[in-house]
Amino acid sequence: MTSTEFSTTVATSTANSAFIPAPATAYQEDIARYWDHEARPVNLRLGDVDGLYHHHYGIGDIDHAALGGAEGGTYEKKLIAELHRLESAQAELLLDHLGPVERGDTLVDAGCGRGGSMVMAHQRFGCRVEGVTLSAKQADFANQRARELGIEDHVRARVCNMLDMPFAAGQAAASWNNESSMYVDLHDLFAEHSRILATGGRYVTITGCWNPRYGQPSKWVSQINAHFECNIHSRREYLRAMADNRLVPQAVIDLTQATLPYWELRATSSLVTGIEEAFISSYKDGSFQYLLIAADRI
Ligand SMILES: C[S@@+](CC[C@H](N)C(=O)[O-])C[C@H]1O[C@@H](n2cnc3c(N)ncnc32)[C@H](O)[C@@H]1O
Ligand SMILES: CC(C)=CCC/C(C)=C/COP(=O)(O)OP(=O)(O)O
Ligand SMILES: [Mg+2]
Repeated sequence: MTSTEFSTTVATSTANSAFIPAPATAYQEDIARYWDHEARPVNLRLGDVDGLYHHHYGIGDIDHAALGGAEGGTYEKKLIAELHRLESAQAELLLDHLGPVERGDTLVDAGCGRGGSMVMAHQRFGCRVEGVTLSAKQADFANQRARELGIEDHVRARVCNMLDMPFAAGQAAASWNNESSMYVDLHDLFAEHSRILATGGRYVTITGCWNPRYGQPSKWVSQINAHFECNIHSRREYLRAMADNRLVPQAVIDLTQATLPYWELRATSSLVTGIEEAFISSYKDGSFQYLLIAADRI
């Protein structure tokens, strides 16, 4: 399926949705509207490469051999495939940190977007993957992809607030936020993950956070917040809120250097959105960091 083909199916499945809970706050209503209307080519054209639709950024070195020798339209096609490869590599790294996952386990993707990471998790572990997003369009998109892949009995997205998820205490073997924690209060978020995770379960986040060493959020960080209507937290806030909610970090990996090649390549593409300079400048001046944190629920 391509993104264009999807637009007709969305209308049908949205109309068939049984129940969509009202957003908990006016802010969440704005965020739901934002993602319901999002259709940036940088996300849809990358997703069209192999049907994994991501709303996160990439990590790793550029494969110059994969780009080299091509010209004009061919080059742009290869560049899009390369950006997509780096975004999928980011999701693979997150999955690497979920610990041992059994086929009978349930994983939870909090803020699942169009579901790319959920599909990858199911394909790797064979387990059930439950996702929540504020956006009915995104949930429908993710469920449509799951149906097309024949994995709808294992992969499901729901319209739901991640601060109040429809899962029993201890139900999840592991859970994650992939670039979705900057939309919520971290104490509320980690309290909810701690509730749904089994004791000994694993929580992983990949996120952008401002660096306390810089002092306060830089102008670049403020620009990113305004661009996405989000509220980026500091690294200190993540660690404090985890400690307060029985989440003990086992790995804290600074991915800032690893994500810069993605941004520098993206800045040369026809799919730029205007936010590239803010990411590149803030990663380079040290005011912003791209982090993976993996924590055990004790
Ligand atoms: C940048 S996208 C990330 C999507 C996905 N994790 C990925 O890697 O492709 C942010 C996501 O967070 C979701 N989100 C933001 N606030 C939320 C909330 N309170 N409850 C559920 N989802 C939320 C949005 O609906 C959106 O799907
Ligand atoms: C690291 C930080 C601060 C992330 C903020 C959350 C966010 C909007 C992620 C990317 O979404 P996207 O893939 O829809 O964005 P874009 O259109 O820029 O690719
Ligand atoms: Mg994107």
